[in-house]
Amino acid sequence: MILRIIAVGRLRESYWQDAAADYIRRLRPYARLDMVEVAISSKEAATPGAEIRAMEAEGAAILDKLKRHSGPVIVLDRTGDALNSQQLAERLQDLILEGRSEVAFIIGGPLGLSPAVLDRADLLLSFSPMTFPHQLMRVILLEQIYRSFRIMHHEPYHK
Ligand SMILES: C[S@@+](CC[C@H](N)C(=O)[O-])C[C@H]1O[C@@H](n2cnc3c(N)ncnc32)[C@H](O)[C@@H]1O
Repeated sequence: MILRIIAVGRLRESYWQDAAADYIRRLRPYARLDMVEVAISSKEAATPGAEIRAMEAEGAAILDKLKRHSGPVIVLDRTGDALNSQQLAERLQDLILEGRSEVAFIIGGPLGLSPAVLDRADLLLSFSPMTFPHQLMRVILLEQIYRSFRIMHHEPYHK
């Protein structure tokens, strides 16, 4: 399966890079990971609507990356559906059994995601009602995907 993570912004600090690299390495036996980064849009200083225009530009760039994607799209959003780890593993397992070969996960940047991206979602996935910074969210997502594959393969992992 190809796991495509489309994220706004990059991992700037080395500790986030190290944490992400560790889960990407651990995922290697289970799936191919395609990490796609979209640049954070610079907003014109303090002009009315600047943040909305910047968020829409990021959204358009995300949708452009999805043109080459043929599977379901899971958008990370604080207000979405909450799944436990077992349920996420079951969703991914179901996609594999249905013969779906690609799944995309979308993570917004500091401005969040545009309505156009939220509308494109097959599933809005919440990790809690709290807001996490985008770099940490990427690491949490990688860990939960790794956990899902360990669950699917009935392999031991931390409880
Ligand atoms: C810093 S947050 C964006 C904050 C923005 N003000 C908003 O309310 O959407 C960056 C991205 O991380 C993801 N994210 C943050 N917290 C989340 C949560 N609890 N569940 C799911 N995704 C989350 C979302 O994709 C979000 O667009």
